[in-house]
Amino acid sequence: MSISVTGVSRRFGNTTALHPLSLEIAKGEMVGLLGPSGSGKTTLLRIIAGLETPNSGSIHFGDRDVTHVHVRKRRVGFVFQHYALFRHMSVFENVAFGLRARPSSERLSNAEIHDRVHHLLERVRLEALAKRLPAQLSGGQQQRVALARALAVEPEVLLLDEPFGALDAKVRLELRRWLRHLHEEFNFTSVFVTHDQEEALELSDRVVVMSNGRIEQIDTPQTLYRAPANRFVFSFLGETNRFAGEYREGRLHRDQAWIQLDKAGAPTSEVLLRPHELILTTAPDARAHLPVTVDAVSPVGSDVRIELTADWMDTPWLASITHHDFDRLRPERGGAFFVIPARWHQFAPENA
Ligand SMILES: Nc1ncnc2c1ncn2[C@@H]1O[C@H](COP(=O)(O)OP(=O)(O)OP(=O)(O)O)[C@@H](O)[C@H]1O
Repeated sequence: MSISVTGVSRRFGNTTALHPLSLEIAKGEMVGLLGPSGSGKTTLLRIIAGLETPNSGSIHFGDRDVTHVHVRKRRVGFVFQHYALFRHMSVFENVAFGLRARPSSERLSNAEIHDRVHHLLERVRLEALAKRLPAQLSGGQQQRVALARALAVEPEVLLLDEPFGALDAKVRLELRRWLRHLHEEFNFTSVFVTHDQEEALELSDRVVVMSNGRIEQIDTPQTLYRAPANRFVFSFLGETNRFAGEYREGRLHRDQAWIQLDKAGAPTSEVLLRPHELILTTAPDARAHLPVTVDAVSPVGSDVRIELTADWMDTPWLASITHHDFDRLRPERGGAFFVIPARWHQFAPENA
């Protein structure tokens, strides 16, 4: 089921939660709504769900105009951050609930309900826990029940609001992979809200980046990361180092520090750099003169993260180098190095 959002806006008193915006979601697509707190993600999701009415615009599911259709008649499945499982019902009964609540003309037989619920519980690897009550499950298990319950009624659209927000990092990662698999198996169209960049980039076919009630960019994770539309998207999608200075003949200067920019490029007073785009060296070269001091070293994970300070910086920089380079350079707190930018990014001031 495709979803079309056309010219949708929403105000709450004096607050404009959504400026008029449009969005096309293809059948079977998984789309993440990503943005800082207050950017309008939940409002947009709730309008798609039918839990909130827009002040203008329309929502279509396929050819069907659902703008004024009640939430119960939209055939959407929901999963929210705070598992709304029925506490007095077993896992099995929670998943079966939507099937039993159907009007009698559409209701499945007990045997059919039994089969479907067991199939779903098997898919979420909770079959052994079918008789337990929600209170006897971990948070991650409860959220898997919530997903199974949402999928039991075979919704064409699944909407998720920060579904893994309350879980610890490792469980989140597991559930993400698992949601992706279910999505491929059941082929529903899904929209989920998150403020976690990694989650959005890992799960989504396309990501909608929002700020202040507007859509900043809609693209595949790869395009978003490689070709951000503006400074906001670039900064929001990952850690950012900033070099601000005065442009003179192809170079950006700040005190004794400078970066050589493309001579053919537009003059700018600011460039942004990702941590993995910084090369740490013991001597400057023709590309840059950026003396730095090591402030902290964290050799945890696949790369080594190094905090750098210098008088010419507004805020400390973060470099991310390979363990191989770390072993070669042996940077320690207080050590003096130079940074060479392998790449940098500049954005037009109107996008700042
Ligand atoms: N029921 C409401 N009454 C008044 N203002 C609201 C209401 N719901 C949302 N807002 C306002 O609308 C704006 C967008 O809120 P929304 O919840 O959609 O943002 P969000 O991006 O989902 O944020 P978060 O990540 O914090 O949930 C905010 O300024 C919020 O305060």
